[in-house]
Amino acid sequence: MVTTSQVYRSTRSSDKATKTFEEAVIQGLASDGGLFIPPTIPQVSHETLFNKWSKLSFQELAFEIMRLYVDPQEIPDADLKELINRSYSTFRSDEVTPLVKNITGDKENLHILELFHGPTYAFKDVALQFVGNLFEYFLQRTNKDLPEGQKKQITVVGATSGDTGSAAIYGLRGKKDVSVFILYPTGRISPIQEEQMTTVPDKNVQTLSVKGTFDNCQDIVKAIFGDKEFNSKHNVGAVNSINWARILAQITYYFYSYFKATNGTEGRVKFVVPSGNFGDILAGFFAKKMGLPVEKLVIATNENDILDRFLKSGTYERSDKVAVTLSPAMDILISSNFERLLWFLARDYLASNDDLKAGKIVNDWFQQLKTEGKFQVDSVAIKGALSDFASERVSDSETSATIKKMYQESVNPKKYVLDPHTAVGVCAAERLIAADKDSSINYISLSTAHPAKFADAVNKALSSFEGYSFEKDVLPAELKKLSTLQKKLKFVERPDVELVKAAIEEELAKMDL
Ligand SMILES: Cc1ncc(COP(=O)(O)O)c(C=O)c1O
Ligand SMILES: N[C@@H](CCOP(=O)(O)O)C(=O)O
Repeated sequence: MVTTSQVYRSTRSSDKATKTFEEAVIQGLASDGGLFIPPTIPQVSHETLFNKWSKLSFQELAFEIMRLYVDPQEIPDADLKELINRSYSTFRSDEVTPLVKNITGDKENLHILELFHGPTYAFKDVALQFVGNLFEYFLQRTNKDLPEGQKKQITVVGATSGDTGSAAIYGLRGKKDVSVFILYPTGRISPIQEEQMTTVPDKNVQTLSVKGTFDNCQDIVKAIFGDKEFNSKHNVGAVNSINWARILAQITYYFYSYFKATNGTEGRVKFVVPSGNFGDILAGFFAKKMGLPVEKLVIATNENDILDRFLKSGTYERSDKVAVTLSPAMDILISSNFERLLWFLARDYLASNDDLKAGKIVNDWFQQLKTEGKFQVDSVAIKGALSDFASERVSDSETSATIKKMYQESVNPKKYVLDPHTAVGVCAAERLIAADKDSSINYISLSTAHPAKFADAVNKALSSFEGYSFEKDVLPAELKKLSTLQKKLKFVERPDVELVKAAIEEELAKMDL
């Protein structure tokens, strides 16, 4: 029988109706502009956690977690296992997301969770390898008995500040009946990120370089989802973390790394997560609410600090201008996924546990954000948020200093090179370590990208060290060869939804899928 954690509803809906997992994944964004959430978070007992789950491989753990959120009638056990195993067979590490323990020796308990061992060297692969296979699975099933010409095709439209784009492209390249359009802000992603996206020759892939910011691209994607005519003509699909399947697939590594850090027993753990769109840390929130005894989830932001300001003031307020930082994938004004957390805060603290009332509250907040550029959340809900979260804001100079410090002081392994996003997290973790002064706490800092993707920031911090060589010590051969390949991209001269729609239709016609 389907459980209440296996059905989905929109964060903005006051309607009783729910969706299946497949509907939530294929639709991506709800028609009222909200995001899909499972209103009930499944609970895992202490006994299951520490006597069973702590002994599982990454893939086995992923299965146990996903099973709780996906009705077996929708995806039977054998199929789900096959999807998971296939998705993680492309990773360079058998552990999928290995934990580098005690990077600075055993006095700090600082552990780095390396999430970048997938095909595009970023944490997004953990979810997008799975999401790509999931789209294919659902489409094959839908299309099985349909004649050619009537088969359903999905047009994936995504926005990227650098990493989602290539991970989505690598997750979906060559897949039948799916085309992929990725919008990125011209000149605001690193050269390697651009090469990763634009050198994929598959005919179902097209990048759109948009003159504007990441938020412009994200707004255009949301507007396209809200365009009923375009959407029903092209079946628009989402690969951004607005798609619930992205969050689902990321929950696994919170459990997996917790067990690695504590050797499978219950221990004191704080996770520190470099945050932008709030997708990664939201997966940690689900893990915590499922029963993983995490002490705190620490949001680490760069100078684009809407999340840090919110936790400190209770006001969710869009800044006027995005700051260009050394951690560009987090140069985001509005954290789209934060809406999911707001729904749980509204439901648990302001709506007496009523799902429908929570939808109304969230809807009102987002209408206010649209008209007034901000909204205020009651202090009871903020107090609730602070029982799970803390936040730290990290400047560019601190990011650079942290890359240097880790290179000089890491002992296990020595000369460890951080990417600038990971450095934002590590800087925040070191602040906590200094403030807590408590050697019983484990700090797991999420490493969200390989340093080779951000040559400028890494070289700026490390080029003065004798013997340091980016080419020799940092850059994998696989990424080195990208610069020799032919690029395929289309410029969009203004961040304008009509221009983007026209570009998509023009390219779709050429793809002839
Ligand atoms: C390298 C890197 N680190 C951190 C983040 C922030 O993650 P999230 O947007 O899930 O908060 C991103 C972008 O999403 C990223 O690409
Ligand atoms: N930092 C991201 C921005 C998009 O975030 P998403 O997690 O919602 O896809 C990127 O690298 O593209």
